[in-house]
Formats: sequence, structure tokens, C-alpha cells
Amino acid sequence: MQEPSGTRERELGIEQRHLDRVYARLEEKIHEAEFLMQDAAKRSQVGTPGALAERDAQVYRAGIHLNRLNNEFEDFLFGRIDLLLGKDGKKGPDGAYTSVDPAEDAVREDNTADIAETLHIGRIGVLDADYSPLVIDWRAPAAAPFYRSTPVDPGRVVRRRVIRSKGRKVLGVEDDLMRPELAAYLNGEKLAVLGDGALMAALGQARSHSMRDIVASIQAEQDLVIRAPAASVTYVEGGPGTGKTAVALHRAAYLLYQDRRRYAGGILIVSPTPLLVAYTEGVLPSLGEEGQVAIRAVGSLVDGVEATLYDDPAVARVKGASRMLNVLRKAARGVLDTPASGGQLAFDDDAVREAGAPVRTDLLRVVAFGRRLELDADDLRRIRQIALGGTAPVNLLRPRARKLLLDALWAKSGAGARHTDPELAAELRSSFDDDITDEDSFIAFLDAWWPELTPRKVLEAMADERRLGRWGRRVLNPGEVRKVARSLRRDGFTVHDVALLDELNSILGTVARPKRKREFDPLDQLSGLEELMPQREETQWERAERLAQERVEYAHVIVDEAQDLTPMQWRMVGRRGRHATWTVVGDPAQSSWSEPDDAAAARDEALGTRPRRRFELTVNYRNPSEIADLAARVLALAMPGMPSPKAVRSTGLEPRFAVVREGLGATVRAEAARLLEQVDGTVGVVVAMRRRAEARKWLAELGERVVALGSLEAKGLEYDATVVVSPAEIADESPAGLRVLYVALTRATQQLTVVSAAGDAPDAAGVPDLLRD
Ligand SMILES: Nc1ncnc2c1ncn2[C@@H]1O[C@H](COP(=O)(O)OP(=O)(O)OP(=O)(O)O)[C@@H](O)[C@H]1O
Repeated sequence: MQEPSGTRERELGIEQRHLDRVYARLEEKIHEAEFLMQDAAKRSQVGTPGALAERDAQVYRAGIHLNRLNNEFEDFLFGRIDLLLGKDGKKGPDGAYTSVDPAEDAVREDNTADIAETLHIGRIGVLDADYSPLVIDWRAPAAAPFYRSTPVDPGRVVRRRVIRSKGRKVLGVEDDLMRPELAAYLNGEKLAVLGDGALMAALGQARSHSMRDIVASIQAEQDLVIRAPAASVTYVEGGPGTGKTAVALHRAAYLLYQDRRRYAGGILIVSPTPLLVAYTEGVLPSLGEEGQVAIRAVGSLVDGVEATLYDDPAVARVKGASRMLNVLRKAARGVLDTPASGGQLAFDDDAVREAGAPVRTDLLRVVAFGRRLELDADDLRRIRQIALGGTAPVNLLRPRARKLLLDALWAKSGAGARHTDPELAAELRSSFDDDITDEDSFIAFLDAWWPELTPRKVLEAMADERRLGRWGRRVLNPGEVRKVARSLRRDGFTVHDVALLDELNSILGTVARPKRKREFDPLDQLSGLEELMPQREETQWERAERLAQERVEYAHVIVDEAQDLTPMQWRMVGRRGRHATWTVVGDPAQSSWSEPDDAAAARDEALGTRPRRRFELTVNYRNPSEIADLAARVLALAMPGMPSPKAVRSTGLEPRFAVVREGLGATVRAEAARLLEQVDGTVGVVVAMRRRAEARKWLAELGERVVALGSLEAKGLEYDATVVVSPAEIADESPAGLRVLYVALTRATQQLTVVSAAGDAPDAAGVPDLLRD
């Protein structure tokens, strides 16, 4: 758009002056906060409990203030809206008019109008000394029109402006006119319009290894999701690149802003891979939020385990299926009385070994009332089976088993029959029990015969094919038993093992132990304390970690890439949000899980009967149309009839097709090097899972801008350019292979190269069979 000369300088000058005012005000606030901190420190010398509490409250508030200001001093003012007069002329607490619709006489008959209100939008709200809004927090209701307004439904917005700044300097502005038909005036001057809109500018930027926030260019359909009321379940579907992950993260920040106290219970974001966690980790701090939000990979949801290994698709398919629940239940009960292949029952347990000589678990011998009493293997088996009856968690049954042992010994002693007086008999019985339970040998026997089970121990026991065969009878076929048992004999847990561990944890139950008393912290007396001020010994991060460890359930759970959760993973995630509200985002077309109906049933169970609000995102902001069109061919094969999201931009660069000539590695390296020359940011090379290690070697010398990824690891990530290696290999890797290939093909923001190997049957132009029109 051609703009009159001098307009740009004038408009930048206006925004610069506003930014200067904001900084001046922020500096005042920082001084105020520092003064409060010093004052509070002085009062601490007084030392009475009242003064202590008062000091803590003040330091706490000032600390939060300082923390936020320091965090967000950079680049926090990014938007502006110029609005028509509102319908009712009422103002909200942030000093802005509340009405969404313009007053009837806001536009004159000759289609001219005056701007009645100008609002600047930023990462946090700043009020001037007279309480007029200098900056509106992006999450405040008054900022919603900045995101919601479109030319079709403009509301009061005439012009939306995105401001780019670095430090204290305004660098540029990009305007969108929401009512292009109007001649609007601001302070008697015609409203100026600069640039072609901020969205396109943001989309064209080079990508790094960290995701950026989209706070300045959230689109209307995304804003509806971000600000959706938190009740029940918010369910969002959208194709690749429609901003689902970005929306999920901004929603977490919005919910905290909107009701911090409610979400002090924590927000959990479940992400499919550690790579995606690392990629998205910086977004919330950039929005001024950290501490209450835990972003965890689905393989790291159980404390103390960080699984990064993947099972073969055939094994993953069994471990993730809901039928595993039956196997685990049987294993948890059967592990105590199903001999392992080697014949032994007890575990190779440290506690047992430390006790000295191995303890026999097929014979209990005690002395009571001067008599030797014995329970043999048959007695013990019978008692164990009675104890295991019902469905109570196995670890909570030990007292019952102990009581049954004593009953059996008492019966053998015959002492009960000799005394008819019930009171005397009870007294005798009690001293009989004391006699036995004081004996070291009895305690050692009980520890060996009914050890406290841990999920790890049960999973280890399942690595024994014979035992697993027994527990999986009629659920797993012999081939499945063999493969699963073999996979459990490997070192380290796989991503799918983690859900099994969590399930076992809930099946086994945890024996209550006395809690370690936490040191008295005067700040705990203050309600709503969630953030920590800078100068305390425990940092905000440490406190967040501690809270996360103490926390089992969350107030809100956000599931990203929800289409990938297996039924067993849904059960694990569900346990963390039994009383939570939920945001679930996903795309069925990108699912790497082969049995969607099984997963849908488990998801519905995890989410319970809570009502769902469904949203759909329809615009692809990541891929240029040239790449999106190619990916759509695979979508048509993977999910016939499923619509592709609409790409908003085009680069004129068609995907490139390369055919292997001198070895796969050499070709891939050459193609990656070529792309590194052409883009400023990152290059991702996506290969079948089994080629991961090999691919890393191919690319070893190309530097940090290029990354090798297994097909399942590419989930959610994006790069300036990608090389997809052998579509046929990726597609043949698993029953969901075509959908995994669709994911791989939709990772690039600028350029895509597809390398075909022999199995891809490329045509003369190098286009593999799977990608032909
Ligand atoms: N409103 C927006 N303004 C600027 N960039 C945006 C906007 N919405 C999305 N994007 C960008 O588009 C890209 C894709 O977003 P995101 O990764 O959230 O999509 P997704 O739906 O989760 O994709 P996938 O399903 O493929 O993982 C990101 O680079 C994101 O920053």
C-alpha cells in the first residue's frame, strides 16, 4: 500500500512517545517496589510475630511486582486499537469502555466517524498515576477486540495496529483496517494506515529451536479458544499448523490471569515428546507466566522416570491398548504367588538379602507358648489366596495377610479350644500374637513372603515370558506375550512403559508413611501465595518444582497432540485431572495410534461426563500452500474425505524431489546442506524411526541449525526447511504410517525436499509413488 510521505515517521513518533511514557511509569513503579522491599526489610528488625507477618506480606507483594516488571520489561507493548464510541458509555475496572458494539450515532450518515478511544495492548497492564490505562493486559476483556475484530465483524474497532519494538525503541508498525469503508478521524486528523498487516510479517520469519509466542497476532478463531470459559472440557481440533499448540499455551496464560486463585492448584500441559516440551518451554515465561504451569512429556509423567525409548510399533500397540489393564491387574496380584521360570517366588530384593541368609517363603516356623508351630507350602498358598481375594490394592493387604497367618497359627496351636471363657481366650490370643510378631524370624518371613510391591518390580516380573503368559491368558496371544516380555527385558523404560508403571501404581496402592514435617514458613499463612519473591532462599523455580512434586492432581489439564494418546496413557493423564477442567487439542489426521476407537473410549472415560465445548481451527499458518498441497495428497490416502486446513500464504517455491544416487546418507547430507544455504533458520531431517542414529551421523558436521528426527519425534515441531527421507519407509513403519508421513510432510515453514529411496518407486521427476497426484 502506498502511504503519504512523512506518515510513517509521524506514526512511529506517536508510538515512540507513548512507549516513553510507559517506560517512565514503569520506572516509577520499580522504584516504588524497591522502596517497599527496603521498608519491609527495616521492619523485620522489630521482630514481633505481627510485624513479621506484615513484613512478609509486603515483601511478597513487592517481590512479585519487581519480578514481573523485570521479566517483562522487554518488548511488552505490542498492540493498539482505535475504537468507535461504545453503546452505553460504561467503563470497566481497567478504565476502558466495556461495550463491544458501537453506539448508534458513532458513524455519521456520510460514513465519517471519530475515534473515541485508543487502547494500547501489552503483556501486562500498566495504569498511569491518574489510573487511566497506559497499557491493557492482553488477557483483559478490554483487549479482546484486538484479537476478535475482523472486517466481517469489526465491532468498535476501526484500526488494529501491531507495534514492533526493541528495548525502548519502536521499530515499526503494521496496521489492519477493520472498517475500510469509513473515513475515521482521530483528534481531527484522518486515521493513517501503514504496512500490510502483522500476521504475514510474523509467519515469514525464520524459525529457531524455540517456539515464539503469538500474542501480537492471535487470530479471531484462535482467540475464541484461548478465552473460552474454563468450565468442563474445551475440545479443539485443527489440522497441522493451525496454531493448536500456540493456542494451548496462550490459554494456560489466560486462565491464570483470569482466575489465579483457582489455578493455584496448577495447570498441567501434556506434550507428546521431550523435544516438543523443550521447543515450547519458553512461551509461557515470555507471557509472564511460569511456576504454576508444568509442561511434561507423556513419557515423564511419573516422577523419577524420563522415558525416551520407543517400542516397536507392534509392541507399542499391545502396551498401549486398554486390554493391558486386565494383564496388569492379574500381574499385580499374581506376582506374589506365580513362581518365576527359575522357580523362586520372592524377589531379588535388597531388603531380603540384607537380612542375611535367604528366607524361605514356602515354610513358616515359629515358637509360641513354648511350642513349635508350622505352616507349610499348601497352608501358605491357601492363606495368600484368601488374602488376595477382592479388589483392594495389593500393598494394602499385607495387614490382612498377617492377620490370616496368625489365625492359622492360633488354630494349629489348639489353644483356642482349651479356653471357653471368651475374655480369657481373647487375652491369650493377644499375648500369642505378641509372642509371634516380636520374633525376628516372623518379620523376616513376612517381608519375604509379602513384600511391598513397587510398579517397577511388577513390570520386571512381567519380563518373564512364562509368568506373563499366565497373566495374559486369553488377552494376549503367544506372539504378543513373547514380544512384550522381550521388550521388558531391555534396559530402561519406553514411553509406553510409563503408563503401565502409573497404572500399576494405582493398582498396587501406596503404603502410608509418616510425612516429613516441612519447616514452618510464615508465607504459607498468606492465602493465594503462588509466586515467590526474588530474595528468598527458595527460588520461584525451586518452589514450583517442590509444588509439582507434592502435587498429584491439577486444577486444569491441557493435552496437546491428544490424538496420539493411547488408552493406557489416557488413563494415566486422567488420574492427574480427576477434578480438573480440561483443554484437549488434537488432529485425528496426525494420529500415530492405530486403534482410534479404543483411544476415544479411554479418552471419554478420562474426561468423564463433563460437557464438551468443541472448536475447530481451520487455517494453516505454518506451511506455504505449495507444501500444504503436497501433504494433502497423503491426507487423502490416510483419511479419505478429511478436509485440509487452508494455507494463508504462498512462497512460489515448489517442493523439491531428490533421488538417491550415491548412497542415501550422501544424498540426504547434500540436500540438507543445500537447504542450509537457502534459509536463515533451522532445517529438520525426518527419517523412519529405525534410521535415527544413522541419520545423526549423516548430518554430524553440518552444525546446530540442522536436526535429525525420527518420524515420531517430529510431532509438533517446525523448521524453516525439512528433508523428508523415504516416504515409503515412514508409511510402512506402522499401521498408522500414512498419518505419521502426513505429520512429517507438514513441518516446514518455507521449503521441503523429499528424498526417495528405491522402495519409493520415484517417477522420472523423482516424485515418489505415494506423493503422486
Ligand atoms: N496467530 C498467529 N500469528 C502468528 N503465528 C501463528 C499464529 N498462529 C499460529 N502461528 C504459527 O504457526 C505455526 C504453527 O503453530 P502450532 O505449532 O501451534 O500449530 P499446531 O496446530 O499445533 O500444528 P501441528 O498440529 O502440526 O503440531 C507456529 O509457528 C505458530 O507460531
